[in-house]
Amino acid sequence: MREKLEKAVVDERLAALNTWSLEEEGSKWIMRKYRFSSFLQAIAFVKEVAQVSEAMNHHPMIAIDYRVVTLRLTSWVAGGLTELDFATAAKFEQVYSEVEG
Ligand SMILES: C[C@H](O)[C@H](O)[C@H]1CNC2=NC(N)=NC(=O)C2=N1
Repeated sequence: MREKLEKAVVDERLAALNTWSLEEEGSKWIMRKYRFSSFLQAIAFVKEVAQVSEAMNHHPMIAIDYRVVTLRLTSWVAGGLTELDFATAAKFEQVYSEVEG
C-alpha cells in the first residue's frame, strides 16, 4: 500500500478516480479542488478530511480559499504516489458527496 507506483498504474488509478489529477505532468502530487456553497461548508469538509486523514494515517496538504478547498496528496515516505494516495483520495470523495450532497 505504501510502495511507490509506476507511472502506468498512476495513470490507471487517476482514470478510475476521474476527479483528481496530477499537479502537473510527471508530478509526484495528485490534487483536487472542492467547491462549496459556503465558507462554513468548506470548513465542515476540512474537519471531516482531518478525521479521514488520521484514520488512514495519510495527510494531504490543505488549502482553504473561502469556498474552495484544494487537497494535494503524495506519499512522502515512498517519495511518490502509492495506493494509499488513491485510497485516501477516494475516501475524500465520499466525504465530499456527504457534505455537499
Ligand atoms: C507513515 C509515516 O511514518 C507517517 O506517519 C505518515 C503520516 N502521514 C503521511 N501523509 C502523507 N501524505 N505521506 C506520508 O508519507 C505520511 N506518512
